[in-house]
Amino acid sequence: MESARAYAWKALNRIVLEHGYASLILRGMEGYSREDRSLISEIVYGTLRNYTRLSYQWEDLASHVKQKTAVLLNMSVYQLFFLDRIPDYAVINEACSLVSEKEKGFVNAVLHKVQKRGMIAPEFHDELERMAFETSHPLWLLKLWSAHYGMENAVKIAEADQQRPIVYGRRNPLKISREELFSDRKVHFLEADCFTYDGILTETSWFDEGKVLIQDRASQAVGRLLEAEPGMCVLDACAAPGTKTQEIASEMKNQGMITALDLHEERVKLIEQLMVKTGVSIVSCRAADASKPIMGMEPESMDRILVDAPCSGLGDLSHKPEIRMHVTPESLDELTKLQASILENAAAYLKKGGRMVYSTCTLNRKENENQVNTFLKRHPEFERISEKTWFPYELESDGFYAAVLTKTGSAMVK
Ligand SMILES: C[S@@+](CC[C@H](N)C(=O)[O-])C[C@H]1O[C@@H](n2cnc3c(N)ncnc32)[C@H](O)[C@@H]1O
Repeated sequence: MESARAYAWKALNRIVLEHGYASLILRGMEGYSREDRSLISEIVYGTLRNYTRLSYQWEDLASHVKQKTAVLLNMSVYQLFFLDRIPDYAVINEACSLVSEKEKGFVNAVLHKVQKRGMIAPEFHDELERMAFETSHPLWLLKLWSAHYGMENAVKIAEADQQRPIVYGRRNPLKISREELFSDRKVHFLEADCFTYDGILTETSWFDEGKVLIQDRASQAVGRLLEAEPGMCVLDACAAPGTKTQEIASEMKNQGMITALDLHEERVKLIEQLMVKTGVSIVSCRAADASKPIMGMEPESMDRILVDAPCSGLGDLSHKPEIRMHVTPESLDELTKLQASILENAAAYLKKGGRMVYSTCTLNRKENENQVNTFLKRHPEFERISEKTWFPYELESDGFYAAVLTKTGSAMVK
């Protein structure tokens, strides 16, 4: 088996150069010891969270560097400056051992120079520029957040993105009682069924048996906004992998009916598996495009609708630091049309007096407030009950947006 650092380098190459997803690629490290897995994760996520700042440390010392070698230099600089547990000589030796004979001298010389001169930074003209550099966010993104949410919030969001995310658990009330779970001293109750755990939750029998789920704290709060009750008919329009579907089914005490859709067949399987594992029997899942009429569903037949829309994911940059490397101002707008069509289509199935939640895990007004405002202009029969943005620093969780809407009248024929 290759060394942990060799594995980390390969993983980073796939993420940085082939636009892979870190969480998916790191699933392949199962054969490694717990210590090695932790080192690989630390190196991969730490390097991604600091990528542009790391490149700045050596770019003036070298030109025409091969792409994979650049990735290796960045991951080595991360270990030199951010990880105390590995001696500098070991980091440099290991980096040299990973490259071809021809490149060894070059990598060795660059890393020694970087180590000797210590961390460097360019001159900054303002606070946002400094923050963009120190947190390796694109400057345009910090400017966008500053324009949307104010300068102070923009800075706090970027700082929060640099933190290692906290793992939140959610009790599955269908399988374990509050008393049984929360009496365990390793479990720290937060609110509703949300908790943190001293240890690795995915290695517990509770997790294996579907008694607890991993779900971000703000995501849990979004699920609760639907206020689903036993016996109701619910549409979950963009449901995979089904974490919120499960939360809704739990609120409904597994009584009633949930239709869970997702565009991708293989992702619908994830919903099915989660429902079986967690003891939910009221969900009917299928692969369908939620922006198009839903076969077999009567208009105005749903008590509750959740549109947890596909989005640019800017609230999730701590879990998915690679997004900030690949996102562009143009790509931000790619999903707004689809979000609008899903909302438009789903709305037709809500009963009068019913409740619909539109949510995203992004921090971008175009996909959030503006999307809902435009919808409400087109649909005077809907009213906004509430609207909230969770910034990542507030609950130490992902950033989310949710608007709660209700249908007060019948749709007008245009
Ligand atoms: C934010 S995720 C949903 C997360 C899910 N609600 C949960 O909490 O587990 C958005 C989902 O929308 C799906 N999706 C994308 N386009 C869609 C479409 N046109 N119709 C239905 N689902 C779609 C994606 O495959 C993705 O699984």
